[in-house]
Amino acid sequence: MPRDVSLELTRNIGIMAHIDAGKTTTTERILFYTGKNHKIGETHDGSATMDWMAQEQERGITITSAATTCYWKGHRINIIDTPGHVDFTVEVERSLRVLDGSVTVFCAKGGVEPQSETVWRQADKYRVPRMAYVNKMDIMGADFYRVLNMMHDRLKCNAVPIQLPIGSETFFRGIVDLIKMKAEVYYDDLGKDIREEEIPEDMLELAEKYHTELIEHVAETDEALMEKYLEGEELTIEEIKGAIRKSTIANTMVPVCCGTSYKNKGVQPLLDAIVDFMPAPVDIPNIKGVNPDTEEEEERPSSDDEPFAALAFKIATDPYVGKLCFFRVYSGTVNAGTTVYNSVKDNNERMGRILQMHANHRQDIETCYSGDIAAAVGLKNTTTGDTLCDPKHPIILESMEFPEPVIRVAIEPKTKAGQEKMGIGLAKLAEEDPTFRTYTDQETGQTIIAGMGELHLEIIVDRLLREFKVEANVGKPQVAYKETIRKHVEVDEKYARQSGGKGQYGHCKIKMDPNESGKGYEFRNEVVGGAIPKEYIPAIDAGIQGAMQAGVLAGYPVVDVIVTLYDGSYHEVDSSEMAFKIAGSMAFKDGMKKADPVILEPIMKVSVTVPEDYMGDVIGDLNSRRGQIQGMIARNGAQQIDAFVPLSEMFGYATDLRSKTQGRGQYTMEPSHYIEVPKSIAESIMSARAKKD
Ligand SMILES: Nc1nc2c(ncn2[C@@H]2O[C@H](COP(=O)(O)OP(=O)(O)OP(=O)(O)O)[C@@H](O)[C@H]2O)c(=O)[nH]1
Repeated sequence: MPRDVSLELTRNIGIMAHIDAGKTTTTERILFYTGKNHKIGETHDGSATMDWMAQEQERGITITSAATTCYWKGHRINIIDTPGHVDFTVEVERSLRVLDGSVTVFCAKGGVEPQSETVWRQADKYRVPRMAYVNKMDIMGADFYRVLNMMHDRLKCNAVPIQLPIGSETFFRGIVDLIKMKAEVYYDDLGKDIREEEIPEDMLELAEKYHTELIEHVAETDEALMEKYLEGEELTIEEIKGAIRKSTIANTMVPVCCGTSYKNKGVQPLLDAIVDFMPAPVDIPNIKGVNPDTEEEEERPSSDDEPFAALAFKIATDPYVGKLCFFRVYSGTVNAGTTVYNSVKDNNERMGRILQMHANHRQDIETCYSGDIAAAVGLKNTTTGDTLCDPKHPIILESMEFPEPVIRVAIEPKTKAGQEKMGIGLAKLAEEDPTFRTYTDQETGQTIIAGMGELHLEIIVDRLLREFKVEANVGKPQVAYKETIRKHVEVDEKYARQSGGKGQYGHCKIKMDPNESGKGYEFRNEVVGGAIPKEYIPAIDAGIQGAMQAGVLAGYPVVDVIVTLYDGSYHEVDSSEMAFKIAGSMAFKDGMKKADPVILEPIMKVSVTVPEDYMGDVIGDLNSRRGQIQGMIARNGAQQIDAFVPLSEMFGYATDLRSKTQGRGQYTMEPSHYIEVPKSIAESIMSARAKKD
């Protein structure tokens, strides 16, 4: 089957925003107007097609991102709908990694919310070209120009309107197209009767002003256009569009559109802007990677003629087909039924079927082409972040980074029979979600689940019940502390046992050094001359990793350590993998005790919005929670206070804030980083753990 749309006409976009800004509603409308859906789904009555999981429909929020494909004016648009709640930040992160451009949705009243700033910065990190859509132009207090100013002030981006709203709130009835300098007015409720008209008299001056601004910006991008402009010649629509496209892709401009998805106005012009200004896979820089055989850097151009390389960016458990692996093809093509090489796991896997996803519906396809997004059935060992490629041309593509979980709870099945099912369920859920972990607390023997926030874990427990039929009791949420070391040490560890017959012998010498914060564990092997035979080295590494599950201070997982194995010895008869594993584990534990170990705690970025009158109280309270105020800004007649506060001090904050502000304060929080806990607190953490034993 040949490709139906060329690479140049393909768009991979994400829709991201603050919670409740209207991403899901906007995506629904896009599916409606592009002809995929015959009925408009609403998120609030649970019939939205993108929010297909039961919990999503009940809660009216998006939890997992769903990929879908639609067509507009000869273009193929792959869309990923992403959730706005910070607990699901991983969904935003992984879609940013595989998408080429994003539409950021803002609420016309709330504008740039703290969460919009977060997703904006995430998109900055991946240098994703963006456009903006100011939604909810129909609601009370909608103000397009204020949102524009907020984008300049808060996001420091070059937001340039390509449309202006005609009217606002209940009088919103269409847009002025600042490129064509025409009005597009809606005459029915379904948004199908759109008429092109002259710009209303009372908006002419404003439209001229913004048109000139747009043209000046466009002229600056290109010398030939600048000359034409300075000589007073009119630029053609094609020239203007071409220049906007160039600037958007270069990340020097953010075109801004507006509308109300709910009232079906402004969605078709938004689709036009997506195909006009968002990049095609060939417009973005080639993806980089490393050849695992030569360890040399390689680039893969976006083309069907190159060897196949794709990034697995999401694993989902599907009730009908089992494990689904979403992947983005960067180069080459892949056919259903072929064997691909997972270069990260170093094994071959067969792509049984390839599915094109439309929310929860799916269609089997034979071939997936370069630049496309699809889901594979049959990949058993692939996890998020792995590269799938042509076995003859192996490459490991740049992957993505996932934050460490900050919150943990103990979980226990209600019945004994549930124990095994719970283990299977949790393992499957962990496979889907790299920010969710499950493990046994070595100190207490309890099963622990850890994630990015209380809501995140609540959803996990809920899914355990619905999808795996396991009823579970959970304990009180607790902070997921970590442990690390602060100084360099060297350890010489010998494990030797002789008890009749064959003995046990493993001997290793390691150096331990603190790693950069957030870099995790690194193992380096510098053994030369066969002091330790090659086959025992992975066993030492495994022993160390086992020991890292529980630190020496309070049994919390150890992070950010570099271990260098530099020497050791072995015994012809008595050495075994087991003996070296034990030696590695003992070496690490001994070393950690001497390496100035410390406990780390997660720090949250907290934004509280309160009316002026309560500011003093709220700041005082944040200070008493060991908070560090980072700044204050006025927003919509209230004050937004930004602070860093340890997570351990934030439990129960919702209730406290409500009573301190008589229900008028609001806050959001998200994990920011880990730092060392103060001495006194470290002591109480250690004694609390000691009591449990
Ligand atoms: N009046 C009005 N309401 C809207 C508009 N767009 C969305 N809404 C409503 O706002 C609420 C949130 O919309 P969603 O589309 O679920 O928002 P979201 O950004 O996807 O939210 P999450 O998935 O939870 O992150 C719903 O009740 C929508 O019906 C709009 O243009 N006008």
